[in-house]
Amino acid sequence: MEDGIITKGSEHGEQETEKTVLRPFSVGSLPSIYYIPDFVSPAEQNHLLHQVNVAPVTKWKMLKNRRLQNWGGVVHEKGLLAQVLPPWLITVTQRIAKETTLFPAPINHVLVNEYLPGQGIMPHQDGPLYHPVVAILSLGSPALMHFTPHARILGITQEGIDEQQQQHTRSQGGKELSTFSVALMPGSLLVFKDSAYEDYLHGIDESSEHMLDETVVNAYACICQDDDRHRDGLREVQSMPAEEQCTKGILRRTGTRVSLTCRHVSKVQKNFLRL
Ligand SMILES: O=C(O)CCC(=O)C(=O)O
Ligand SMILES: [Fe+2]
Repeated sequence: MEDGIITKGSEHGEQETEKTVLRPFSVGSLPSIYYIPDFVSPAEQNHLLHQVNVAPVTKWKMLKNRRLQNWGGVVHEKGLLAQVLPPWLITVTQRIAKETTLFPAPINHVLVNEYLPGQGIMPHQDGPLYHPVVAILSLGSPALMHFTPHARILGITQEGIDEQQQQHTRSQGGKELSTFSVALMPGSLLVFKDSAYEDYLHGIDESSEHMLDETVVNAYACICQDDDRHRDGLREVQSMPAEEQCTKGILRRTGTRVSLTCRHVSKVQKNFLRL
C-alpha cells in the first residue's frame, strides 16, 4: 500500500476513503475486514522484530501459550493509564492510522504477542475499552486466524456452542453468519471493525499446521508450491524460508510469529492517583 495517499476529512469523507482505498483489500463476506499483504517490507519486519527483541526481559509477560509485551499503558476499567509509545511504535502506528483512515485518533495502545510454532490464542473478543477497530501487523512467521460468530449473536447458550460450532453457517434474523479464517502472512496487516469486531470471536489454534480449507477467505495470500493458481501473486514473498511455504493446502508454522495488535483507547486516565 502506498504511503501518503490518504487525507483525513469529514466523517463522510472518511467513509468514502474507506470504500475507495480499502476496498481492494476487503476479504470475505463481511463489510469491514481488510487484509493488506506486504504492508511492511522484509527489511521493516526485521527492524520491528529487532525492536521487540531488544526490549528489556522484564517487559515480557509469560502466558501459558504465548508471551506478551504491553505498550502504551495499562488498560483499566476506568480508562487507559497511558504511557507514551516508544518512537519505533509511534512510527509504525502513525502509518497504520494514516493509511487505513479507520482510527478516530492516534493509536495509543499496542500489544506485542509472540507465538512459537504450536502456540495460539483462545477465541476471544477484544475488551470494551478499545475503540472497535483493530489493526494486526504480522511479523516473522504465518498463522491462521479463525473468526467464529459470537454465541450472543447465534442466540444460544454456552451449552449449545459445541454443537453449533460444528457447522459452518448459521442464520439469525435473516443474517448469515459463517465461521471463516484469514491467513496472516509475515508483513501483512489485518484490519477489522464493525460486525467482525463485535459479532465474532477471533483466535489462533494451538497447532503448528493449519488447514487451508474453503473457510480461508484469502488463501491466495499463501505460498502454495503445488498450486499453480497461487504462484503469480506469491513471488514477492520469497523472503520467507522455504519450509514455511504451504504445500498440499497446509500452512506450516516453523518459526516464531510476532504480531503487533494496534488499537485506540479513547478514555485516557491521566491522573493515576484519582483511580
Ligand atoms: O496475534 C494475533 O494475531 C492476535 C492477537 C489478538 O487478538 C489480541 O491481542 O487481542
Ligand atoms: Fe484480539
